[in-house]
Amino acid sequence: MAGGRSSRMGRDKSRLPLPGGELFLERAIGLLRALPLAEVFVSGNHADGIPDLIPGRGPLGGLYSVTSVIDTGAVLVIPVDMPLLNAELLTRLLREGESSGCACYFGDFYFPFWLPLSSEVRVFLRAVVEGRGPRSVGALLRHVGARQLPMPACQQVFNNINTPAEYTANYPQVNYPKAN
Ligand SMILES: Nc1nc2c(ncn2[C@@H]2O[C@H](COP(=O)(O)OP(=O)(O)OP(=O)(O)O)[C@@H](O)[C@H]2O)c(=O)[nH]1
Repeated sequence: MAGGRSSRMGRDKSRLPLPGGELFLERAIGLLRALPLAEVFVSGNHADGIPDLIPGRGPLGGLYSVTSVIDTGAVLVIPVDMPLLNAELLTRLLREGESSGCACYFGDFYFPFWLPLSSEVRVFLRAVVEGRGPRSVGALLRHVGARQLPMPACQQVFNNINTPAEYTANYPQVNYPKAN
């Protein structure tokens, strides 16, 4: 997931550099490519990305758009702004997901998640883009009975980067880039 407004950051989060120069988006793509997945897709307005069919509907709007153009039975969804996500955690999600899917659960945040694309999921996503239903990832996962893996509050991995202050606190050695 690399769309949205990045309004708190004030610039496209996915193009922020990590120490060493790799961008958040490149890190996320590399992580997924190292897993036994059929294909990797980027949701959002990027080169080779899949733009939202109806912008402004949040991550589930992005997921609707991706699943409208790809033919797959299930998706593993990660946010671009959690650069410390690792293959071990994602492999655990894939392993522990049952027929209804599985999500890391941290506070009121449900990311990353693995989800079979049942007709129930597709109906829910359609309602999101048509403005008829709740947009939150948690609401979808509860609706389909996805397994929730509570993550300990101290787990740094879930420290997502939403603001310039969070970026500079996590990466003091990198100058905060001024423009996209
Ligand atoms: N495709 C798509 N992805 C989104 C959208 N909104 C958020 N995301 C992604 O979902 C994840 C969580 O995003 P948030 O931090 O909640 O929202 P944001 O729009 O990125 O940032 P804020 O405007 O500061 O809330 C990130 O990976 C975003 O790139 C959207 O409308 N479309």
